[in-house]
Amino acid sequence: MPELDPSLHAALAGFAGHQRVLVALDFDGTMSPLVDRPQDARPLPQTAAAFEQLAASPGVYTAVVSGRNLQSLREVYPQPRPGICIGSHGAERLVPSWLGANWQDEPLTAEQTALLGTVTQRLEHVAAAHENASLEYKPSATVLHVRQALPDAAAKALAQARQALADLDGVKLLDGKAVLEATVHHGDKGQSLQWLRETLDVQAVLFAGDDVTDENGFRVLGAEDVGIKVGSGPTAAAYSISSPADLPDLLKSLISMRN
Ligand SMILES: O=P(O)(O)OC[C@H]1O[C@H](O[C@H]2O[C@H](CO)[C@@H](O)[C@H](O)[C@H]2O)[C@H](O)[C@@H](O)[C@@H]1O
Repeated sequence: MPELDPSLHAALAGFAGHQRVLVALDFDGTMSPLVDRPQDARPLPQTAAAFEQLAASPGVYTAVVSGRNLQSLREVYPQPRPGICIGSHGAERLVPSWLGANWQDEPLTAEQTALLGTVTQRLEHVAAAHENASLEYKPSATVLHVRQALPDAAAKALAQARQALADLDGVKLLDGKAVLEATVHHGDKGQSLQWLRETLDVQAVLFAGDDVTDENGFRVLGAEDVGIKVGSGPTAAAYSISSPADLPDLLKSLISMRN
């Protein structure tokens, strides 16, 4: 197993020493390498296997905390998956029944549903005007994808989408990797992690993610927690790894530290 960065290794050892912990992973760009088409993403087999093994350690809870909607997450992350899956950046939560009593997804109000309809209509115009731009539909958001467009067209499509939605109150725009997501839901990954921390009553949280929206997760972490940015770029996470390919060894180190 390759050596982990010494400071990350020390942080993991401290984390592993707690009785009850939560290990939460983002999906795209973290468990799965980024790919052109969202439907083609899959978790790296070694990551999925180590995550499953970790879930069997006494006192360890595991969760996927994803920007994807839950239906799409189920399609790209075959079983076995963690029992706790947070989708749509926190708008949807799939949790075991013993935890479910503490949470119910809030249905959209009639106003939010109408607003999402307007957002989608406007983004459909933008996507239709740019070659290789496409849309992804979520229960509370619509996402413009430009990964397959040429750089110039991608930049134009994103700018046009921002402009098209600028006058809509109640719509939050989320930047991501070659995407712009317009959501009418106002939760985020940080709120979801805090909810899990309290509900599971864990003493420490490890969260790994690669994208802009994962920063909300890193920002709620404290001294006992471990935040790991996957890839380069500015981040509130204290630690980083280079790519999703580094995650299996990190999880395996944690497994051996817990045993
Ligand atoms: O929070 P995550 O689980 O990382 O989800 C964030 C977004 O991931 C997906 O888009 C990203 O991955 C795609 C597949 O690799 C890639 O084609 C796209 O360019 C990336 O932005 C997903 O489609 C979005 O809905 C998620 O919000």
